[in-house]
Amino acid sequence: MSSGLDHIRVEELKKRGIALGNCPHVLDNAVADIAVGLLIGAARKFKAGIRELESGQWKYGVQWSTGLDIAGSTVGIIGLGGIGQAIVRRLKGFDVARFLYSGRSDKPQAKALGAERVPLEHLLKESNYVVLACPLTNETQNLINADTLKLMKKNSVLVNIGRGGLIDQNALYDALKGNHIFAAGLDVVTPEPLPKDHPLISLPNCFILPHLGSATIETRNAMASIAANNILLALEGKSMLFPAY
Ligand SMILES: O=C(O)C(=O)CO
Repeated sequence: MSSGLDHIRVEELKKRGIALGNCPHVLDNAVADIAVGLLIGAARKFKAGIRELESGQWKYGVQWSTGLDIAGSTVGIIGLGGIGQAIVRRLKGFDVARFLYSGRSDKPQAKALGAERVPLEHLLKESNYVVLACPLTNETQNLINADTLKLMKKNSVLVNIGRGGLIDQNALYDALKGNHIFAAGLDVVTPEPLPKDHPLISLPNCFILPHLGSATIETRNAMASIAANNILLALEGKSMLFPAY
C-alpha cells in the first residue's frame, strides 16, 4: 500500500519473478494538501507559535511571530508528477506570482498550469518556496545538501513531501540553525519514526509531521482497494492495475 518504491528491492523481485504492484495517483490530492499545510505552517511559524502557546509565553506584537507571504512569491517544484501538479493547482488560489519546476523531462501539463521548466540551480536561486515532490532514487539521494542549500534565498522555505533521503539532514540542520534559509516543512525524514531527541525536532523553524501525506480515510481506503485488486489480479495471472515493473 504505497506509491513510492524506494523501500523495495525491485530488481531482486524481478529476478525472482515476484509480481509487484503499487498504488500511485489516488494519493496525489491528499499529499498535495499536506504540502500546502507544511508550506503555510513553516512560512507562518506554526511550530514556534504552538511552543509559545503551550509554554504560556503568548505575547502580542513580538517579532518572533513574523512570517512570510505566499502571495507574490515564486514557488519551485522539484518533480512535477501527479502530486507536484496537484500542489500547483492548490497554490494558484494563493496568488503565487510564478511557478518553476525541475525534473527529468518536460511535462505536457506544465503549460496549462503556467509552470516553467528550469535547471535545478536556477530553481533554487529564484524560488521563495522550494517543494520536493520527486521520488527517491540514486539520482535524487541528498539532492538538497550543503552546496544546494547555499544556492537558496536567505528567506526561503523548503518543503519535503517526497522522501527523507532527498535531503542531507545535517546540512539542513546547519542551514536552519544559522538562519541561512527561513524554515523547513517536512512530512518525510530519515529515519522514520524520527527519535524524539533528533536535532531537527529541537529547531523552532523546522515544522515536522510524522509522514501524514496519504493519511486520510478516503485515500487510505482507495489505496487498500487498489492493493487488494492488484493481489487478486496477480493471483488470476492477469496484469495488475498498477504493475510496478
Ligand atoms: O505511498 C507513499 O509512497 C507515501 O509516502 C504515502 O504518504
